[in-house]
Amino acid sequence: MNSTVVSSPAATSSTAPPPRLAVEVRNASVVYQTADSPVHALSDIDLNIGEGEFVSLIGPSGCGKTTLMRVIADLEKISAGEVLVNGVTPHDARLARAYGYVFQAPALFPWRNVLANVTLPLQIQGKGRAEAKATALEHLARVGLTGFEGKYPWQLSGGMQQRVSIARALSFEPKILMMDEPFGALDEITRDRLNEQLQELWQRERRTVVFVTHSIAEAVYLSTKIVVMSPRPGRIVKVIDSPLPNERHLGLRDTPAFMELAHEVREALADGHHG
Ligand SMILES: Nc1ncnc2c1ncn2[C@@H]1O[C@H](COP(=O)(O)OP(=O)(O)OP(=O)(O)O)[C@@H](O)[C@H]1O
Repeated sequence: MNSTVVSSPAATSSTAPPPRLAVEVRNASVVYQTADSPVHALSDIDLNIGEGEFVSLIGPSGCGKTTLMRVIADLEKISAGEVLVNGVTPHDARLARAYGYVFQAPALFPWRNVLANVTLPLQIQGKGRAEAKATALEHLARVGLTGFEGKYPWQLSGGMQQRVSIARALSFEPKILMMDEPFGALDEITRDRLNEQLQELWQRERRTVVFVTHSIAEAVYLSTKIVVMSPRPGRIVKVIDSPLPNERHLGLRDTPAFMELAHEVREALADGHHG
């Protein structure tokens, strides 16, 4: 398929100007030192993520998806290679508050209500009470949670809690949203709905998103670029630039184009296993 580009820094169309790079990973490797023996988690990773792209990392359990995300977010150090985020080191990008995080478990404070969960990081950042509240309310509205400000996390469904996490992550307008299997623990219908809402949010804001998932359907539905990884030591098997239109709805999943792309991802995953 002509839309498929094997991992290469020049993975952009020749006609459109390449987008500015949000993330550049060059020959990056991560080796964890453990008591028994070193664990080679990532090997020779090369990856470019353009500003405004929605990039999914997909691969078998333990292949290093989370490690790659943590490397980009300055939560893990590389053992070799180079990583730049918005042209600076991940450390400097973190100091510039480039990242927002959403993890698999919502990680909300159970003793704070929804509003107080979202205002907390804003207040830590030094925003006044009124400004933090206004910002939080605005972001809760963006994820469809107006009216739930006074509820406590335990009064919300898992999907709603995850939407609070997304509102909190977006509340300080990070350049890059890092999402590590955010919907992995949810039932399929809730997951579908959140996929649709996340897609709409991305359409409106075109923020750079790095998204870890085990679901081929989720990766294909959401992404502009799908990064397929091999079992440990994690390598990039294939980078697929999505040929699907940017405007997406769940019905897209029944189209031949969607199924073809899902098939391509599945094949790449299988190649990674056997390669
Ligand atoms: N702090 C650590 N010390 C030692 N080994 C680690 C550490 N963190 C991760 N690993 C190992 O590195 C490898 C990659 O882990 P990572 O969590 O990045 O994989 P993953 O693809 O995100 O897995 P999953 O899909 O199961 O969440 C795994 O074998 C894991 O056991």
